Amino acid sequence: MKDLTDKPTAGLHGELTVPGDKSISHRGIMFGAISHGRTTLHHFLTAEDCLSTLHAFQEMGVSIRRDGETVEIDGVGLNGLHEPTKPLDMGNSGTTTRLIMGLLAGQRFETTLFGDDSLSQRPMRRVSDPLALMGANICVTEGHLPARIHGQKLHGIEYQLKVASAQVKSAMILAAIQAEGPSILVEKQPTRNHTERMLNAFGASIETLDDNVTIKVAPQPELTGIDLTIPSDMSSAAFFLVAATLVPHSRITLKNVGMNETRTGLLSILKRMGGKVTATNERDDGEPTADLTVMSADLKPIEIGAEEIPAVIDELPLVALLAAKANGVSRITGAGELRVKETDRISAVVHEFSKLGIAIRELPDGFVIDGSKPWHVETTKLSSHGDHRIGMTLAVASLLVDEPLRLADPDAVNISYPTFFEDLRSVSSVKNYS
Ligand SMILES: O=C(O)C1=C[C@@H](OP(=O)(O)O)[C@@H](O)[C@H](O)C1
Ligand SMILES: C=C(OP(=O)(O)O)C(=O)O
Repeated sequence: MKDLTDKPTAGLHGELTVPGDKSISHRGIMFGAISHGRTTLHHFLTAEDCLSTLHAFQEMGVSIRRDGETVEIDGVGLNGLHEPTKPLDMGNSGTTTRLIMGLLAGQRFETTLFGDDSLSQRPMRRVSDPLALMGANICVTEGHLPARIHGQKLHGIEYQLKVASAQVKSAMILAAIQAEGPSILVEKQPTRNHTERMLNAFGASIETLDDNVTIKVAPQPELTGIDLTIPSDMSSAAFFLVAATLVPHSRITLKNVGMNETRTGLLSILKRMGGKVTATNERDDGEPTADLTVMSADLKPIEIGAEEIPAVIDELPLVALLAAKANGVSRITGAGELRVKETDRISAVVHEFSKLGIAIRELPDGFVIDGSKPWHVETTKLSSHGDHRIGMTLAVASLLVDEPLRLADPDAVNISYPTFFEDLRSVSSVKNYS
């Protein structure tokens, strides 16, 4: 149980570099491992999810050394992974599991994947079914982990994805680069494109057509290691973008945040709601980055539908918090995917926000929130539900009420942001800022 008793008296202030991007850190390890030569990752995210990926590739015989946030990988090439001597532990990480399934589907050995209780409840047929159409042989347990992957020769495919999911798309791409013949994948909606961009930087040939949903993958690329500085994670910066917007008299600058347009849905939403965020020092080192300065603002309510969801999927609990302070009724729909994350994030948000007396109503695929109604704390004991993003969203919410709150299962933040509470404290405690 953690006390959420820090209440900023004069707003949130300061400058912060949040940790490296989680999606890019996972992929940096994976693509470095299957390339030839050395890959060096700087500003790697040393959180539990990415360490699950790092350890899995060590188990498959790849030499990976980590010194703080710098990781060196001696790649073994697309055919150089070794059969692990024991089942691979995916921990809590959906990204590790689904991308590894696509990669190991085409290897010459057998692997078993397992995960923690939360991961073991998340759907895996969304990956194993389309991979089977390429010749993969993956046995999942009633649609879930544990999974047994019997590596096979794969063939190229033309396939329309059934879910808007970068994890499913990435699994298919990792299978497609090992296949005989080219593949064409068509997404329902554009989702984060780090796999495509990064694999091309390693030497692959993956083309996204102008419609932004058709992806052509050439097979059997010669991948070569790279030196990569990972941008700060927009999904981690998001907690501070929202906290500084909502806590009066705040001004925070977040340095070197990843600005890939498939990830910046929160910035568009904040802008429409009347938020004050400015981007400076914009650069592009493979992925676009910028420094973001955010100031407190009064917010208008918002309507968000399915087409906007992929670019803000992990930030939706925070969007609900913004809506809970906007001056009217907001409606978020088309977000059913939230029900199959680390927790059912729709139900967890509704449950926890109701403890704070927030006027929130659950929809099958989202929420309706009336931010014009004052909050009144009914229960001071909150819970992360073991979900990092729910825990951090509640810690931000705690800054907005006078009552001292407590958070059960606070260690969940270690999944994506181990220094979250220290960073929040560092911007809360700076006084007399001008
Ligand atoms: O590909 C990725 O790195 C991720 C994709 C998203 O999941 P889905 O593909 O299931 O939407 C996201 O929620 C997750 O945090 C990371
Ligand atoms: C859903 C998430 O991650 P994953 O699917 O990799 O567990 C997340 O980080 O919010």
